[in-house]
Amino acid sequence: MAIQLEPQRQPLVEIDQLQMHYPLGSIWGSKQTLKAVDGISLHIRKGETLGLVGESGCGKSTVGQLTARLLEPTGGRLFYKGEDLQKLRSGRDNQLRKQIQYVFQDPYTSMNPKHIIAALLEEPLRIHRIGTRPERKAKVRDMLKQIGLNESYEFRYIHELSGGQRQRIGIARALMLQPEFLILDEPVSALDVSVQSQILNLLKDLQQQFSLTYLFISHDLNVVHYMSDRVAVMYLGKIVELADVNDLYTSPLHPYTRALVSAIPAKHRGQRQERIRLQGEIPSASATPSGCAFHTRCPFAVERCRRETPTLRLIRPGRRVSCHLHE
Ligand SMILES: Nc1ncnc2c1ncn2[C@@H]1O[C@H](COP(=O)(O)OP(=O)(O)OP(=O)(O)O)[C@@H](O)[C@H]1O
Repeated sequence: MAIQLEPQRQPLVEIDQLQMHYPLGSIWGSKQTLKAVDGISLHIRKGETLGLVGESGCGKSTVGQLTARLLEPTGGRLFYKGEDLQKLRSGRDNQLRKQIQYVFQDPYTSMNPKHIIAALLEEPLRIHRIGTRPERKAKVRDMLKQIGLNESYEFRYIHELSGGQRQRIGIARALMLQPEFLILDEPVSALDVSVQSQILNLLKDLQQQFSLTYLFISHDLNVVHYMSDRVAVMYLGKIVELADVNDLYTSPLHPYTRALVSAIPAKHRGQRQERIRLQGEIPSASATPSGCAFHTRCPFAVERCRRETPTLRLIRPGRRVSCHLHE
């Protein structure tokens, strides 16, 4: 069943009940499964930035990789401009793969350290047989300019660059095929705070210039606040809250979101929210608690939360929450 959309623009990306379950073998004859992503439905509108936030291990990167089709889901469907990505013919599939690009936390791990920057940036064009050699070279030079590096960087190696410069190259490489949609997976988490803001501003400028749509993945609520139009909060493989960025930060509804927001500096959150301290660690995705998976850490849990799994319900336009306290 497709997600019930609110009466708004046709989404660029539609994620419908997406699932990534990893089999873990058996213990005492019972099959164990790790539910990295457990039935997520989301849509992303053209030109917006959807922030995806949550603690380490909650499944954010897996959602990103599934959306970029770097991973094959174990369930659910993915639509791009209304087309079911699992049903494409190979020519169309190839076209759409160019439209969707992924930016990793550290591009160093995803690029060949033996190649100079010019070759790294030219590679996507070569693979897709785009342009003549001189045209590709001109495009590389132009792209370096767009991301704020001069021509001398063409002949350097990725290991010679600072963290911020490396991430500029990661972004440039993702943009070489003129995509419409970028999945940014913790793009500034490895950088110093001063460099973080330069990269975030670059991403905002590029979004304007090239009419890009972003799925912005981060565990850092400040960064997500700065970048996003809407924010989805993840906990143990599920979305627990989805809202416009200002609503989410000024009046978070889900107790998990409230705890996350209450831990950030006052200027980004409603002034009257008291600090909610979460007890314990996030449970393992291979042993998710019964009922609401957050009940083991929720200060407001009642008996029903231990038994019944809540669904992500639309409670008012633009606002969804998965919590029995908000039914
Ligand atoms: N190939 C795999 N096989 C088994 N389990 C996996 C695999 N990849 C990820 N996982 C597990 O899936 C869960 C979600 O991982 P994921 O990397 O998506 O989380 P995350 O929220 O992005 O966290 P982080 O920011 O730490 O990467 C984790 O429990 C992780 O250990």
